[in-house]
Amino acid sequence: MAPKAKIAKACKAMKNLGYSEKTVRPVVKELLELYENNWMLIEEDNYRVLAEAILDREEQKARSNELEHLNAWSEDEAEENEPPLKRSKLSSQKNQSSPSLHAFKPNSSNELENQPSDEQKKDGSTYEKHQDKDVELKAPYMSNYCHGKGKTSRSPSLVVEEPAKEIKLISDRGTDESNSLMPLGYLGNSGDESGSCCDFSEKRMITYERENYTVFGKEKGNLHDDDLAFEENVFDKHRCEASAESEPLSYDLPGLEGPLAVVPPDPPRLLLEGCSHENYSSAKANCSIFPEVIDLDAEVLSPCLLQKDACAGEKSSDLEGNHSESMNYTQSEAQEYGNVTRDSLKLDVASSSGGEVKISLMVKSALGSDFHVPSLESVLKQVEEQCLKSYMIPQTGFSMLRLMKEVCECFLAAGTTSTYTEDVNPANLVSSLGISDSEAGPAKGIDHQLSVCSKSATINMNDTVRIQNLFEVSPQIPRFFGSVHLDLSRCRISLTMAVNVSSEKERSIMKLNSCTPSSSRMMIVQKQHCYHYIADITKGQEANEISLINEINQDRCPTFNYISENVTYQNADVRFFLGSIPDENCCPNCFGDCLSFEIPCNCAGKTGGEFAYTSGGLVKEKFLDNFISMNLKHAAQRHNLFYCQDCPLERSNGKNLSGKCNGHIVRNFIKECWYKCGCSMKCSNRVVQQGIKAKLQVFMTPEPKGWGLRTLEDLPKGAFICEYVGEVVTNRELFERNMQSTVYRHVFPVLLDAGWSSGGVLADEQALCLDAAVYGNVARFINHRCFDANLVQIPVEIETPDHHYYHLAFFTTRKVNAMEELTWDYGIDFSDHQPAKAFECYCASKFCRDSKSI
Ligand SMILES: C[S@@+](CC[C@H](N)C(=O)[O-])C[C@H]1O[C@@H](n2cnc3c(N)ncnc32)[C@H](O)[C@@H]1O
Repeated sequence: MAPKAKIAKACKAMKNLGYSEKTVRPVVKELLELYENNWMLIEEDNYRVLAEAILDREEQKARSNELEHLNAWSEDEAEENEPPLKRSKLSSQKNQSSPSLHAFKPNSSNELENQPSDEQKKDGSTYEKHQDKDVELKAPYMSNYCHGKGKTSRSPSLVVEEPAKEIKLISDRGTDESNSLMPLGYLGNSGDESGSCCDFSEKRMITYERENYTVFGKEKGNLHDDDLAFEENVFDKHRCEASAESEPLSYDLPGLEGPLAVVPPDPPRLLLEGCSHENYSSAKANCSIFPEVIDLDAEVLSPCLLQKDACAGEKSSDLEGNHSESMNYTQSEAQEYGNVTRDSLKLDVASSSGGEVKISLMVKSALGSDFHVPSLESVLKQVEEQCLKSYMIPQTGFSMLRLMKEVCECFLAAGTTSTYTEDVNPANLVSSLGISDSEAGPAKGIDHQLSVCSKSATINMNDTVRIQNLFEVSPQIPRFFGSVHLDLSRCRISLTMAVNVSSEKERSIMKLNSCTPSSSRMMIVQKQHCYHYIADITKGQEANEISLINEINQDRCPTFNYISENVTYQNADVRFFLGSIPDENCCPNCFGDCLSFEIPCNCAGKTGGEFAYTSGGLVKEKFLDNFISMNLKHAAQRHNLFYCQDCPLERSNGKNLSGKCNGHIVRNFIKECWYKCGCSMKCSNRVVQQGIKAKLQVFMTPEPKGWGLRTLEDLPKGAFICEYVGEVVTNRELFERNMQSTVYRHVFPVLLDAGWSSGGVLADEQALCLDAAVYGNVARFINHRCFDANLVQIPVEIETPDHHYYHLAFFTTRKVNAMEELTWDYGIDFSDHQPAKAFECYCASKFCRDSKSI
């Protein structure tokens, strides 16, 4: 491919992620230089490297803007406000490109920062080179320690108050869950050297922290790359020790400068941190820079609260004096938010090459001596109350767990949307998942699980224990891209609480209760999962696409030919002679909109002189209920049946070859003159003729029912879903087919039996059935449910009032929620008398008629 075409393709791919060509081109150019025109490296993994490079660049841009702003502040204001010692330091920093970058350097040299860590050296990724170009904008320290408006969030004096033993407690090591509970940059990939830009940053940070660790005389060997929390705290502690113990160190550690006195007591702190790992998606460092983070904050904790809190009480403890926002908030403002004063929020998003994605939210707190471990429920309740109070959220349906679930699902939706489609709106997706409607709980039919588990970890005297609250959003998520694919299919949020305990007494209590929080994290874990997906099984034959997905097992779409209208097989006689249609069944003279006539025309004769549909195309309740109760009666009491002498269905099944059959339902019909008939004896059921309008999806059911059909949107009662379409065959033909077939036919044949009641017993050549086994439409996937199915089958006249042949249409019996499986009652009695071979019923209805089924 010509380079131009390649560039155009890359731009197109990035457009899908929301990047304009203007943004993409220079990055492509840069990468081409870097890779010496090796396109393969750029194109790999669907332009992953390019996407990351763009993100990286955007981050840099945002950061430099931020830094400019901060520098301006530090020049204009900081000096005036700072004590002489600090002022002189700030003056000396003026020429540095980014004060915040140096905030955590162990000494004033740039050496460490500019030198890649061992990991980076091995890494060899684009980003190593890429970052080296703009090293001052890449420093991870900001992302980890400077929050809100670039604020350095850790006040040394704050940490000084923490006893050393607390610091150790934050280590995640020693528990089973260490990997899953790790902040995101640490997805158990310490041995993985193929990290990307953010990985790189993270490791730089770790390297740096190790340096600090060494500087302060601790054993490096005790630290692992994946022990961020531990290291951070160790680092904090030593920073603060340095600050507290040795004033001159503040020269070397400018970030540690700041008066010790103006620190609120025991403030729990939130750290906003962006870090990431390979396949990184949206790790962001600074909430003021990155809108995604702000958005998420807005959802979870409210940006204003975060930002204010992030700065609260730090006016004089500001480390660099270069974070202007922080100075806008006073202690009293901070107190406005109650006794929870936050320094920063830590939010990680990362994914591994194995397909795991984690988002973690960490809250740190220094605990008072009267602290007791609350139950997770009580915490959630309190947060809910707080949120309701603070943000005027309407009470209905609001819960923290729901909110977390929504974060989780939006994460999936946004990821799916941005990666694979241009036009799928996450909001739609979310709504199709049934979580954005007004109902309090998850929509019915969505397989959300909520499990709360308490993990009692082994407790060392210095360790933490976690209470973990998990829920999983199961993979009932419609897919928008095709074929067999690897994609995110599970999403799990865990809220983990681990508490630092300062006293022996508390620790003993914790031990007894098997729990001790020191930080809270919320994690979303997505696992990749192989599934089978077809975007449109109709191959364009229906107005809407109907997708098929199997996230349960390895079964693939059954082989059949999709048809949207019945086809007639060999002997089936469904020829219509207009002349044979009696006049009284039609209105040969009416034209225009029959529904507007004061006196309904003959077309409404069959439905008691009233049209069966509302003007919105729904079957009117009274008709619907009539059909429903008739079907119920049939299934329950076997009333209203027609008992044929020579039952084609039983014969087709190879049994009961003579004698009276077990009975078939006598059907009522909908004959409708639906808008503008002008029929001259060809009244049509236009609602049905217009075809499938609902958004449907074929899916593999988790029960042993095989495939099923579900709706992807909420449906009102009386809505037309689809026709049962298949081959119109005579009973004899069906019988012969069944005889020849060696395999069990999964598709239940439908007997078009209504004519029998009026015209007497038809010969095998005349009685008709619908067989959708080989040729059929989506209705062939609709499973059976005893009695309380959400669909009812109604025979509708379309071409002819000859009940020998009619169309079988499905309508909803009630409001159906998005993602609910659609079912109809096959009318099977599950006893041995059943004409067709009955299956073991897994309908799960409490009215299930199958005594064999549990
Ligand atoms: C019209 S097909 C429905 C689609 C079918 N599940 C499939 O995988 O193709 C009817 C067949 O589905 C299965 N089925 C339908 N409803 C069922 C139920 N409630 N319990 C168990 N199996 C069911 C039976 O095998 C039945 O013969």
